[in-house]
Amino acid sequence: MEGDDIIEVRDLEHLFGDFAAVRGISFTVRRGEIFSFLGPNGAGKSTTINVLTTLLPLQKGRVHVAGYDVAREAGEVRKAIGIVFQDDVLDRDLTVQETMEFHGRLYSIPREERRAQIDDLLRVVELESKRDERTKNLSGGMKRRLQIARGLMTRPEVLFLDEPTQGLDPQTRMRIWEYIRQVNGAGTTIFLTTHYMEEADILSDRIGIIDHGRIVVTGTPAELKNALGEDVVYLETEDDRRVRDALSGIEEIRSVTDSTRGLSIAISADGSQCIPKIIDAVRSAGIGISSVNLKKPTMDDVFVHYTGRELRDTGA
Ligand SMILES: Nc1ncnc2c1ncn2[C@@H]1O[C@H](COP(=O)(O)OP(=O)(O)OP(=O)(O)O)[C@@H](O)[C@H]1O
Repeated sequence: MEGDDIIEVRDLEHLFGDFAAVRGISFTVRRGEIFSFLGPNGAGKSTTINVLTTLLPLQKGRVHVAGYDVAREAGEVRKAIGIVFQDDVLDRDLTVQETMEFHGRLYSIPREERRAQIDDLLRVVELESKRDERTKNLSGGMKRRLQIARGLMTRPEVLFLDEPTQGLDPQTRMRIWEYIRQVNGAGTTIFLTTHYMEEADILSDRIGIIDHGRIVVTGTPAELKNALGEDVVYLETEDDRRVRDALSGIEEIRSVTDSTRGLSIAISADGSQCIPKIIDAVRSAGIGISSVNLKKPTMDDVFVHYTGRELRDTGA
């Protein structure tokens, strides 16, 4: 493993019959970061995550998680990771406390440590008052919080979260984001998949996008958005016609078109750095400005750019 990469994937391929679900992907996740794995339905996310968590056997390529080889040291990998998957089920008839106890015993965590861990984690996910509630009586958001707490029982080095906020209301999603940040702040690396672009943008240190079994791009949210080079400045003035002439000397301007929000000026560089030039040019021509707005590309724009498709938001 190079440097401080906690996950290292090299030339990973995975076939189902003669169908290649994953076609030779390579990427790394650094220790301590939140990494989001995005892709349209059927892109190969689950297949990849299943190989990384040893739920599927490694067919071809090299995968290290927490310093262990998933093919030769699957047991060690399992001890180093926590998993919160979509189709995880909670035993409906167990209470919150019992759910945690059971999981702790499954992993042979000594009694004292188990108790302390449970107290600690239920505090983090704010489920202390629900300790004796049966899980069937919890709301969707509480169930998800309990699953996250359970996934953390073993103090994993890496926590895999598959669609952690799928189907939850906006407030609950934001709460879950806070827990994820808290857990990450305490030193756990997070590998997550999501269908919510805003979630990936807000939470991630880095993002990888997979499509048709291939990684199409990786980078920080800011890098990915800036690389599109599609900043747009909206400008409202007292004389839009004359503005076009006034702007003709600014190199970074790719096009000027009319829009409902005034002139729409497409910028080939960082729009925020171009705004002062635009304002200077328009003012020098003696034209009054009534408003200036900058629109940066969003993660949605990035996703559509690289996959040619809009991610189906199946959350509701
Ligand atoms: N057990 C299997 N047998 C045959 N084909 C499979 C199997 N599992 C997955 N596939 C196929 O492999 C491809 C990748 O599937 P995968 O579940 O990894 O995608 P995904 O990116 O997780 O999609 P989603 O967002 O819908 O969960 C799909 O075309 C899928 O139909």
